[in-house]
Amino acid sequence: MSAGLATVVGVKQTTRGALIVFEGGDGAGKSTQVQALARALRAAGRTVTCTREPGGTPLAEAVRALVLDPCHTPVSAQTEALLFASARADHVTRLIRPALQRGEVVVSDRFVDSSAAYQGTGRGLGVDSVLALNEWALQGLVPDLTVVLDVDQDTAESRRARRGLPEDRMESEAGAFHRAVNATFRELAARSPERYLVLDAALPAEQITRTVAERALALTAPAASSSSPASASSPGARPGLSHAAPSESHGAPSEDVTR
Ligand SMILES: Nc1ncnc2c1ncn2[C@@H]1O[C@H](COP(=O)(O)OP(=O)(O)OP(=O)(O)O)[C@@H](O)[C@H]1O
Ligand SMILES: Cc1cn([C@H]2C[C@H](O)[C@@H](COP(=O)(O)O)O2)c(=O)[nH]c1=O
Repeated sequence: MSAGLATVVGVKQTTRGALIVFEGGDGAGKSTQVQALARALRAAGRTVTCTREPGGTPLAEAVRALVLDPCHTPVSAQTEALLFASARADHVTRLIRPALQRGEVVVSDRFVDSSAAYQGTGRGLGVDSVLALNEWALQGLVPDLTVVLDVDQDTAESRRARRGLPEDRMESEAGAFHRAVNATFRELAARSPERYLVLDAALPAEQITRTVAERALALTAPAASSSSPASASSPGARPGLSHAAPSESHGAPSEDVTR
């Protein structure tokens, strides 16, 4: 339903789509927080789609299996960057944009900043070159909020060890690689502080969830019930959603019309 139809008499509630991303080093606690945030948002009445990168669609999950498989070693940095970007293009087109258009909150475990950090810095391709490569995959989509779980190497390594899973091709890189990756997440946050939240990953999980949920709930608050054309059709005025695709604002409310 188009935003314009929100002027129909009897609009009871509107929901707003938003893209919320968790970034950080391997073992920082991202997957834990994705699930916890989804529970908090659902309890508050939001419709949530959880997803991850690389992955989220059948094709992107297939690319994930390929690119993380330790048997494919060595892989050139360029090949690796292109594989992550191709998975992302499918993820954005087939899963993220449609969910945002339905007014859902999409919570993703990693997104483009992971490419900037791992391929840009870790593999030495350059952060801005990798961001430029990904422009084609993203087609203007920018997360409304990126939460960086800033983790020190000792914490990350002990958490990964406790989890007891075999290491993938990226996880098995040296400590210096992971420290450089973490530094890049912080640098990207410093470039656009208004749409980032940097949190110490060593904090108790519940405390992290509460802080993120507060910000996410404000970001996705339903628009006030109204039959006024002005309030019903100006979602772009809300902070955060101005970062949506310029050609296709995913902030457009989806209305629950009372019949
Ligand atoms: N705030 C926290 N405090 C203590 N332990 C935590 C915290 N958050 C997560 N953990 C634990 O640390 C381990 C790694 O967490 P999780 O799988 O969520 O990290 P991740 O960032 O998604 O890792 P990866 O990138 O490798 O998939 C898990 O065993 C999890 O229970
Ligand atoms: C999206 C993305 C990911 N990576 C790396 C980062 C991790 O080591 C793995 C993904 O594993 P996780 O358990 O889901 O965290 O892939 C990358 O190098 N580049 C990317 O764009």
